[in-house]
Amino acid sequence: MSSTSMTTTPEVASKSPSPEQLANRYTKVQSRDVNVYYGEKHALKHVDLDVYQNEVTALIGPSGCGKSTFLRCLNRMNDVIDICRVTGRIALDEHDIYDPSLDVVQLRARVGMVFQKPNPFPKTIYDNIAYGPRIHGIAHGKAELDEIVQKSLERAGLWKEVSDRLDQPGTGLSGGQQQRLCIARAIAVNPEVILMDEPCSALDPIATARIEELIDELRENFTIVIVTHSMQQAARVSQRTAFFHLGDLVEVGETETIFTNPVDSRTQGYITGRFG
Ligand SMILES: Nc1ncnc2c1ncn2[C@@H]1O[C@H](COP(=O)(O)OP(=O)(O)OP(=O)(O)O)[C@@H](O)[C@H]1O
Repeated sequence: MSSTSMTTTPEVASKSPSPEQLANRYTKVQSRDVNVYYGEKHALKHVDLDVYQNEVTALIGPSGCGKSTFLRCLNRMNDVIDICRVTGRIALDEHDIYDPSLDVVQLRARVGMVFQKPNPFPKTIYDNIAYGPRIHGIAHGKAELDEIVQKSLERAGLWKEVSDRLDQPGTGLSGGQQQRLCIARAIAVNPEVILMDEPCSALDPIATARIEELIDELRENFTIVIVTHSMQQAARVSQRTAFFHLGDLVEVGETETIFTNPVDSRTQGYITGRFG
């Protein structure tokens, strides 16, 4: 069902943090007064958002509201867009990621990304996973690299399906398997944060369900920020939800609260399908 045809709010199925987890929340990523401009266009306005460790934060909102722009700020993917200018402060573990002395390659190893369309390298399954550890010098020797490849595929729930064909091209897998391969590739360099930009939009419902389960498993070890057009998906996988509209972060809070008792009328309008 498309968001525009929805008239009821989605059911929240994600596991809410326990009172103890709430009390011990650690801010992994913090944005303060973040503005993004594409040339003259003010695409994101004064965004203050805390992303908590080992939780899934969903970014939702109508098309063009700035969700992907914000996500890309978190590992400086916007740096590659010439007309893009970012102001304000984004900190990872309290360190400013826009500090000129920061090594962007290292940042992107710490803050990995999974894209909308599965994009395996035109290499074998093994080499898709081994590529990152090799360039970052993470593995010392073949045995260690083999172990990283196996562990990453296991954590992405793909090992059993591909263990007997690691030398086959990654592009020969199904769409859902390719996306899990991309998740395994992101995991292989030991990131702390994984950014996901509509990771299921090219997948069928069964492959989507598998990725959603995986996201829930991965949050034990990683901090996840996911952009999704599906409010049902946000409700299923996230602990916190941030609603964007026309470049403003309108509201952020516990997913359950955002979907059952939002404060702002724009959030209410969006989650009940009055606009999208
Ligand atoms: N590379 C770019 N150059 C110019 N404008 C851009 C660029 N990328 C995004 N924008 C503009 O910035 C605004 C926010 O775009 P963004 O892609 O972040 O929104 P979004 O909420 O992720 O949208 P969607 O859900 O459609 O993917 C839009 O008005 C968009 O046209």
